[in-house]
Amino acid sequence: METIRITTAQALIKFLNQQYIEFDGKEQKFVKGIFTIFGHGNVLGLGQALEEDSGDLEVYQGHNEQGMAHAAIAFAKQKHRKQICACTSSIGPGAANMITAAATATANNIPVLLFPGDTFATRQPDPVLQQVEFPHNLSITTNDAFKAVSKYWDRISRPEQLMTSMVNAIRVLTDPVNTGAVTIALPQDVQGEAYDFPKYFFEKRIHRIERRPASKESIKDAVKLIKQKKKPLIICGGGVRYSEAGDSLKKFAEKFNIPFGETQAGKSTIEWNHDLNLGGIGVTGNFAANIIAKEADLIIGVGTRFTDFTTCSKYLFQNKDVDFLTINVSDFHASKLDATKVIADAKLGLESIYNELKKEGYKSSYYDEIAKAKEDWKKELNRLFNIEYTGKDFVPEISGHCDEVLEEFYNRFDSCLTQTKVLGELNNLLDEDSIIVGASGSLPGDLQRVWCPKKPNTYHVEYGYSCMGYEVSGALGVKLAEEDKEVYSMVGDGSYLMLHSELITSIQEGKKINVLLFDNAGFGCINNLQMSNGMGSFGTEFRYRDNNTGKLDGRLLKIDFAKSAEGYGIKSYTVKTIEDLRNAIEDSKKQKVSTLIDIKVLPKTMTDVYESWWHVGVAEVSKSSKIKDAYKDRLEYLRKAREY
Ligand SMILES: Cc1ncc(C[n+]2csc(CCOP(=O)(O)OP(=O)(O)O)c2C)c(N)n1
Ligand SMILES: O=C1C[C@@H](O)[C@H](O)[C@@H](O)C1=O
Ligand SMILES: [Mg+2]
Repeated sequence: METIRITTAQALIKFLNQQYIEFDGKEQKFVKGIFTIFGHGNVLGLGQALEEDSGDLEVYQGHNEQGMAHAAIAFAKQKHRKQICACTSSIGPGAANMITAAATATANNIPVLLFPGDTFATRQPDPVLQQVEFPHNLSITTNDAFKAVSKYWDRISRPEQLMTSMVNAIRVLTDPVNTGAVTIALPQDVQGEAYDFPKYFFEKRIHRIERRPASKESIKDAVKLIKQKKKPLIICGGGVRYSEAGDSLKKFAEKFNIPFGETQAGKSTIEWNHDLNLGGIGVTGNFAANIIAKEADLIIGVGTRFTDFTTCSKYLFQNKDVDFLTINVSDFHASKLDATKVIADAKLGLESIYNELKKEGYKSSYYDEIAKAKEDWKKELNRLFNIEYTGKDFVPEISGHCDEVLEEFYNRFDSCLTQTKVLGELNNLLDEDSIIVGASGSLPGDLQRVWCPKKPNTYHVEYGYSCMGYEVSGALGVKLAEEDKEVYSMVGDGSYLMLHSELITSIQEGKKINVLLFDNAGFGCINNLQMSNGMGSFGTEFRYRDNNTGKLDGRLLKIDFAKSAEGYGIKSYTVKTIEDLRNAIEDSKKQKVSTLIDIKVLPKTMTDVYESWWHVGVAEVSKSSKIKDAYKDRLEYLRKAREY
């Protein structure tokens, strides 16, 4: 047997370079690059291997481990899971910083490959710097904390373990049903240990992502069910995008006259103004999708996990005869809501049902309800895009909470822009093929409702984990995936403050991203949530501590985000009027470096809900009558929702 004597880390890099994906007959490298933040836990092992020979892997320098891993996730999501990036951190805090990102990947079914450094396998220097000691079990390290949020986890305690471990790591990363975070913990000493690896471990490997066909029986069941129904509604989930099944879904919808709503992950599969596209559905859905969903007698969920946001905590579907049909590669997700299930790749599943249903001459019984719902929603969009602050008498979209704050904000920030008007303008100002990136706060809700994608795959919102800090890091990952497009991070002030370290990476790499920062001086959506459930404004506005009250109820914090970004070398703008916004966007398009547009938007001027409910944990007992009322409301909605 021919062998090569190299270190564990060198073998790992050599192996990663030999992994390829084949999908629908097209072949490409699977691992584009690796994000690194070096410390003693990885620099002399993996760092040395990368310095000596990284092969075709691009080596990026991350600036926060969570941020760099979020960039890697966004890259894979934008590539529809056909190409990934790896990430390596030091041990202890560097590793722990990646745990949130691992969870983000796993919640969203997006592949990411993580290599946290680990304590010495020999235990000779224990406790090594940054080791947490557990006297009852010396084998536990920080990296065990990844187990709860990884789809595959391993620790390489001997060099030869690398071989079976990596074969299985790639198996999971390329499996559409089980993909997510793969964590391979690498003890510091083992990374540098040499072994005679067999040459066959480094042969080129092509991993075919196979489309799972549906069984004949399940197609029969699906056709039988659809034929009994008059008003079916499709929910287009992320699985449709990852399966690249947009055209099949369109054809299916058109042939049988079935409208469709979009989840956050499914949005922009098909252009927003398609006659049957009702737009965002669920808690953050719009009027058209939710009103049709309420009456639908069949919900056809394609590639969706049916999260609480999609189903309005299982309250949305109010037709007493409603049934569920699911098309999903995952039996787990397909089995939700007692559905009739077609366990299959989205494209094949849709096409198989299409072929059989066509023979039956099926058409839904919608008359003008779809067109009418869409027309009504367009009128509402037009209203939202034209909301102007009118002074003291102004009633914001989220009214009756702390209306007086709007005037205070105006006086302090000299801006009376409403968030919905800004989004309306941006819909027109950004080029059609630009990609927007979002994740948390009030923006995902607004975007799912009012963003109008004109081109496929231009809407990238991570809402499986809704992780603050993803927006800027994610924009970098998307840019690495689609270098010739303008990429816009849509981020709230709270999330931007939490994490934007990879903005520096974008400068360093010369990969231009644009940050559209919506500064409303607070955790706006949580303020809305607490106040619409009976609480006061508590701990969610960004205010100074007042010396008299001892509380955080002083003046609003005024942060010059543009100035701060300028210090990083970002081209930045402050926006207080629509004219400022137009000028800033126009100028930003001419820039080669990353840009930041600090948009001061009035609190409470984001969109409100439409025909939806979200089940949240309102207190059962309180001295406040408002909380008592909110609790009563909760029970009333709950009575109308499915139990599971
Ligand atoms: C890492 C993380 N921590 C906490 C939360 C809970 N959370 C969701 S939105 C939000 C506030 C977001 O504020 P901002 O980014 O300013 O957006 P706004 O709602 O004001 O538009 C918080 C704290 C989260 N989603 N992610
Ligand atoms: O708790 C949350 C509430 C949602 O409105 C928000 O979009 C999300 O980021 C979140 O974490
Ligand atoms: Mg905010």
